[in-house]
Amino acid sequence: MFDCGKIAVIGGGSWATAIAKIIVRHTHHIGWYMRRDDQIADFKRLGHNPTYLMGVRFDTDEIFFSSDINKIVQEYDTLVFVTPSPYLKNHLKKLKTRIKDKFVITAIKGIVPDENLVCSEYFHHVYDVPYENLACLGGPSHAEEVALERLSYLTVGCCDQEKAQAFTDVLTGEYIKTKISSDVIGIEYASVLKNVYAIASGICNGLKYGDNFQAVLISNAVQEMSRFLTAVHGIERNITDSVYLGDLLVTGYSNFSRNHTFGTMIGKGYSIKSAQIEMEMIAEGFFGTKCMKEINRHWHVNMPILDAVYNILYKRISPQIEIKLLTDSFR
Ligand SMILES: NC(=O)C1=CN([C@@H]2O[C@H](COP(=O)(O)OP(=O)(O)OC[C@H]3O[C@@H](n4cnc5c(N)ncnc54)[C@H](OP(=O)(O)O)[C@@H]3O)[C@@H](O)[C@H]2O)C=CC1
Ligand SMILES: O=C(CO)COP(=O)(O)O
Repeated sequence: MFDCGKIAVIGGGSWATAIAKIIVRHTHHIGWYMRRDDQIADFKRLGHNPTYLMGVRFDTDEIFFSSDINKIVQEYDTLVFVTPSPYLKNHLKKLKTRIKDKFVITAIKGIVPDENLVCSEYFHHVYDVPYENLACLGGPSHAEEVALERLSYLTVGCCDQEKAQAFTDVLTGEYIKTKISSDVIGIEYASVLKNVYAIASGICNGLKYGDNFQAVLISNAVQEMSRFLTAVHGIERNITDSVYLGDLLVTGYSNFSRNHTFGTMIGKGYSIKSAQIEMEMIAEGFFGTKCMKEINRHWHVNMPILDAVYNILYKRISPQIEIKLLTDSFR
């Protein structure tokens, strides 16, 4: 039976904090890499993350903090990466330690910029981590709700089902239910695309389209997601599973959604810069839109919603015009 061994969390934001809370309850010890020493010092003094999910209290005696990624990678067997995708490469650049023998789990819902690879592929191609040592964590899971211990369903994707099961055993608890899947690439792409569609939904919200239209938008979004997943990784999957459709719905509709909030501001006429400043947190879909557009240049999948969001965010075409064109293309 596979054992995850000592587990470390890489990243200091809200999802990293929620995941750390879930894991440490089970293991009573975690390693935790955060980029800033002052953040670590404040965390130890206050007993909670000073910036994100401040209501989640930790017994800091159960945590080995370090701002040195090499120390964490050397000491821990399972590494859960939860940095926003635009910063992943910078953190990894500091690595002097091999990670190919580690169990690497990515909870990042983004594409590695410039490389245009989902994170598991990046770890495989650049760091030689074999696919059986790579997993992803998906599912509808706002960090804020996990922090409040509201019932949430997560999915661990890994081609080695024993390893996936071992990590789900670590996560499963009173308010976390988990299942396993072998569709790592499909889950990772779906997790990126749902952010793009949540921005679309937010833009429409900002433009005062109503619930009737939002339902049509999300119906078209799931069809678009399905077309893309079938093209890039055509295995049998049920797109209505919570890790695909469920995550799209929560990001598309929830008040906690960063991507939806960001899109709403764009629809209301904010500039991208001012929307990003106002957010204070990362809207992954902004970066995901550009990467997915570039990736789809290779696949040529019909993706009108992705195209519309790209045109609004990167070509500065008016949201009114783009969304009107999109509405004409829907059935
Ligand atoms: N939040 C959620 O509910 C969920 C998030 N995810 C995914 O988790 C990943 C992390 O997102 P999330 O936790 O929400 O992020 P947050 O917005 O909560 O936190 C952002 C993190 O990025 C760091 N950061 C900011 N600027 C830089 C920089 N220039 N260089 C390096 N690091 C920087 C911040 O560090 P500092 O504080 O030091 O600035 C902080 O640790 C994303 O891929 C997201 O899609 C997945 C599921 C749920
Ligand atoms: O991935 C997430 C929920 O599953 C979080 O992203 P949003 O904050 O945009 O919803």
